[in-house]
Amino acid sequence: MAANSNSRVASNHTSKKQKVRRNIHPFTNNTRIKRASKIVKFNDSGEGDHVSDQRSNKENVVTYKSLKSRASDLLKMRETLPVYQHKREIMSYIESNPVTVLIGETGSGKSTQIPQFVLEKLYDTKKHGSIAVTQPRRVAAINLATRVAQEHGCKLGEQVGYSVRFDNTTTTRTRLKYLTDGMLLRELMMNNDLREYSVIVIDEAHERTVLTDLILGFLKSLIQGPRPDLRIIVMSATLQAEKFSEFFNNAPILFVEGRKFDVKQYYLKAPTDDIVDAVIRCCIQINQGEELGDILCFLPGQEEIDKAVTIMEKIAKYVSDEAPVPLIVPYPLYAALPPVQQSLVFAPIKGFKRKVVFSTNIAETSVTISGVKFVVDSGLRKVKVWRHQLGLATLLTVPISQASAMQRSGRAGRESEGKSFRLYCESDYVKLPKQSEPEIARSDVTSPVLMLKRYGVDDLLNWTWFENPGKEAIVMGLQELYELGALDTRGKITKRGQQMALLPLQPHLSSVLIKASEVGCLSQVIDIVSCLSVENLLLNPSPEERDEVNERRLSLCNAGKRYGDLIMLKELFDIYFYELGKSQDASSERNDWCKGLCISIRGFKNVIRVRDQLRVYCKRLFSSISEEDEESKKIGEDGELISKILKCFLTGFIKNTAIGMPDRSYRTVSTGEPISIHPSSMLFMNKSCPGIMYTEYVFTTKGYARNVSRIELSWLQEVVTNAAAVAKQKVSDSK
Ligand SMILES: Nc1ncnc2c1ncn2[C@@H]1O[C@H](COP(=O)(O)OP(=O)(O)OP(=O)(O)O)[C@@H](O)[C@H]1O
Repeated sequence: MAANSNSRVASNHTSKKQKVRRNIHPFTNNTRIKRASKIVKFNDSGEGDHVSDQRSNKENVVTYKSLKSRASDLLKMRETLPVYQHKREIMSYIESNPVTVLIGETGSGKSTQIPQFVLEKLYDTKKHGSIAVTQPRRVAAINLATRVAQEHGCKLGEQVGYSVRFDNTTTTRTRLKYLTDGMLLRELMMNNDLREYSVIVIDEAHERTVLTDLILGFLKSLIQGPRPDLRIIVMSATLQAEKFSEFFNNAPILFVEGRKFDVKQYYLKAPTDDIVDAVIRCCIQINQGEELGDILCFLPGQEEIDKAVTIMEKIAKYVSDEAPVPLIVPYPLYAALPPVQQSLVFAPIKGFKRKVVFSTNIAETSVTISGVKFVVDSGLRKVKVWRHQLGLATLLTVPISQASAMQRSGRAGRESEGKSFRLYCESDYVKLPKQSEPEIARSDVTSPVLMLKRYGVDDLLNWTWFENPGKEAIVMGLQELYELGALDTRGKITKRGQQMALLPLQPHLSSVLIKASEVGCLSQVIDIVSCLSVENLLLNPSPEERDEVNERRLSLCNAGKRYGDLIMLKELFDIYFYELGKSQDASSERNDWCKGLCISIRGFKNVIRVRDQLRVYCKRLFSSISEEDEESKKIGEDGELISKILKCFLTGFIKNTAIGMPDRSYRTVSTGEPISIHPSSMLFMNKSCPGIMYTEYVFTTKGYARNVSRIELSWLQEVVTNAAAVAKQKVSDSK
């Protein structure tokens, strides 16, 4: 077979499949639990080099032996994967082509095996350089690195590691690194041509996230420019192969056919209205009628997941008392959960129990949850749609694509045959779009444009976009960045823009931090930005509790009552951070406090994590950081300080402002449209603000401002005049 033409890797699919089934079927649930409990033990001992450094040599030898023996056990399973059986052919393509597009079914072994083949080759040929494998989501990067380290027989952070935002296990010894595409882009920003890597694997390319698309564009410009030696592998589950191939000058496409285990599909006879209820019912039905095995349910968002977990917690015991069925143990899984909580879903469950994981689409690709035999698919997902003209994002629940449905089903049938219950009719499935629309087509491109500018790209319209977002979107992004002071009048990136590109935040929030570092309130602003970076920190109380909870929040936040939600967040943070948790019983004191105010307990833990990281970033970035700012600060009720903080936010959110009208309604400054304060805001009852600034806009029956702060109209003038003065200064500097 010619190594540079499109080809189909032949596979004697049926016989292999049968053989595989014979091998795997004897894994009863007991076996699974035993195998999986080994994994947990392994994880525990594998965390962090400092632990192993303190061990005696003897212990190290024992650990080394057990790692290797586990790896050799896993090798038997690896050898049965379709991808493994075509190892030689695949490698010959990869070696003889700068770019290879590899298409394979879910579970065929792409994400775990291909990078290991390449690693072996690097060892064999004694070549330098390492391998980066990008993933759209952090959960997948962590899950894969953990698994591959086991298969490779090493501890995480040795030869195999991962790097995701706020968590990096790699060391100088790491040769195979799983990382989110955001992290690879950061590396591109810091070290323009990725010299450290000799091979880059773009996994789950079909997901077409903005960041994956950007990476593809950067890689093309790298291989056409300073890195002709770089090898690229684009991996995808289905379709789109031609598009990837054409983009990389007709790179060869390899199809690896065959999956290890079948997944049987079931559809509803009639559609359902209440998706949470339908998912719960389906789980109960599986629990009553199917063999032991865990369930993975896909719901659109956090709200539905929390609801499902709460219901399941209430009914599980009752259901298992009624009949001799396994006890259901529910787990949530979504991006806003702290990593420790996310990792719980991967731990095996012991006894006569069934794990039910309720997840968003973060578990849709690349993730293997050991033990899952059943998938329940709501057929829905949440997407953020950006409206360029309005400069606003709206969160919508929409049907998934057929490709997503296939990915979701593919999460069952990874260790044995599985079943997938689709909670929609088959006639509706065939009407679903084949692929999800690329994210870049519906997103704000301010951040990508800033990255390109930081990378030194001048002609944005003609850059090597994998999917050009269009002139209108690019121009809007440029304008936005100019207004934030990231670009000068000639479109060149400014020093402020450089700093913004290096902060792990959206440009608007980065510009707020930079302003705060200039005017001396960085410490307080970091705390507020950290709270804003954690989704659903303040939970929505039930309608019966709403007044009481609001009353309690108001009674604690004197300044927030007057100035609004941003200041309230800081006041709550101060209580949580400085006042609670000093006693012996710190954690239960904090938990009770959070519960009473309807605040997410894990949310505040996340805030502290993000805050620590932001403080490190800021320290590195701002040479002018004052000593005052190095200490953390409470906010108090100092009106002058509060105005200063809010003005910093105005520099990033000047477009998200509205002016109070005589009839006490508000109209936005940018378009004059009416807007109302959302009932969740501290300022909902306060009818007398001259102006408001908000960090979020939601449209339900009408436009609502969320996270609202009171502003004086004179501040608007002040911020705009200052921005104009800075721009003028830059022009005269550059002449
Ligand atoms: N964490 C894990 N625990 C148990 N088995 C695993 C784990 N990760 C992978 N496997 C096994 O390895 C197989 C291949 O996984 P891999 O992620 O490489 O497949 P893939 O082709 O990339 O699929 P997908 O694109 O659907 O993620 C799985 O089907 C499963 O049998």
